[in-house]
Amino acid sequence: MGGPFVPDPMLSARHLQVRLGDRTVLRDIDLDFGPGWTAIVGPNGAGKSTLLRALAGLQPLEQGEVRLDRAPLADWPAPQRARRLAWLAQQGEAGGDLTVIDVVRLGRLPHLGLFGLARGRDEQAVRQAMQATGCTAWRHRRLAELSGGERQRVLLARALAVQSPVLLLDEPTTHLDPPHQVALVRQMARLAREENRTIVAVLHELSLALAADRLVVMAAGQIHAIGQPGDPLVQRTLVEVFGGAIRIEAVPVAAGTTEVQWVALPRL
Ligand SMILES: Nc1ncnc2c1ncn2[C@@H]1O[C@H](COP(=O)(O)OP(=O)(O)OP(=O)(O)O)[C@@H](O)[C@H]1O
Repeated sequence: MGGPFVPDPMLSARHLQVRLGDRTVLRDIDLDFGPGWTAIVGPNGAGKSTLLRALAGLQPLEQGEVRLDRAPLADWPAPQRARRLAWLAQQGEAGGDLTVIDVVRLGRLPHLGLFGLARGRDEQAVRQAMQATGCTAWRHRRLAELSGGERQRVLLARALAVQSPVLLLDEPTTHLDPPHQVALVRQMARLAREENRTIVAVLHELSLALAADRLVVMAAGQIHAIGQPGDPLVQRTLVEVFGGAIRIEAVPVAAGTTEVQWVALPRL
C-alpha cells in the first residue's frame, strides 16, 4: 500500500481538481484505496476535507473522476451507493429531537426494503455499532442533550451501522477522550484487517494517524507523500509540511517488548 495506486481498488480518484471561489484547493490528485485503513494528514487548509468530500461524491469537481468499484460515482443509483460508501462529516449535526438509537438506525436506511421495514439484521447492525462506540447506555437520550464527544460517538455509530465496504471519516476523533480515541483506532484496524473494509480517515491527531496502514500527506492541495507510517521519506515529509513543528519518535508499545509505535511530538 505504498504509492498512489493499489491493485484492485475499491475507490479511485484520477486527476481530481477542485476550485472553491477563485482558489484551486485540490490539484491533480491521483489516489487508489483498497482494503486497509488510510489516514490523510496535513496542515490546516491543505485540502483534506475537500478531498474526502470529493471521494464521497459531495464536492463538484473542476476536473477528474472518482470511481467506486470501478464505476463512476455518478453512475451509481443512490441506495446502492449509500450501501457501499458511508461518510462521517466533520462537525456532524448537533441538534434534532431524535434519540440516539433513532440516529443510529438512520445508518440502516439504505438497506431497508420498499416498505422501510427494519429486519433482524438491521437491528443487529444498530446494536453492534452502538456497542462498538460505547453508546448503548444512552440509546434513549436525545442527540441534542449529549456532550460533543458523546454526540461524535453516536454519529460514528450511525456510519458504522451502514456496514459499508468503504468508510470515509472526516476527523472522527474530534471531541473524543483518549480511551475512545484508542477504541476507534482499534476498531478501524479491526474492520480493515478482519472484514477487508476500505477506511479513509482525515486525522489531526498525528500519533493516531501513525497507527494507520498507510499515510497520505497533503499540503496546499497536493499530495506530498504516500506510504507506510514507518517509511523514513513519509516521516520526513510529514515533519516538513508541518514546518518542523513536530518530531516523530518510535516508542515501545509496552515495557519489555521490542514492538514499537510511532508518536508525533510537538517540538517545543
Ligand atoms: N467556499 C470556499 N471558498 C474559497 N475557499 C474555500 C472555501 N471553502 C474552503 N476553502 C479553502 O479550501 C482550502 C481547503 O480546505 P479544507 O477544508 O479542505 O482543508 P483541510 O485540510 O480539511 O483543513 P483543516 O485541517 O483546517 O480542517 C482551504 O484553504 C480553505 O480556506
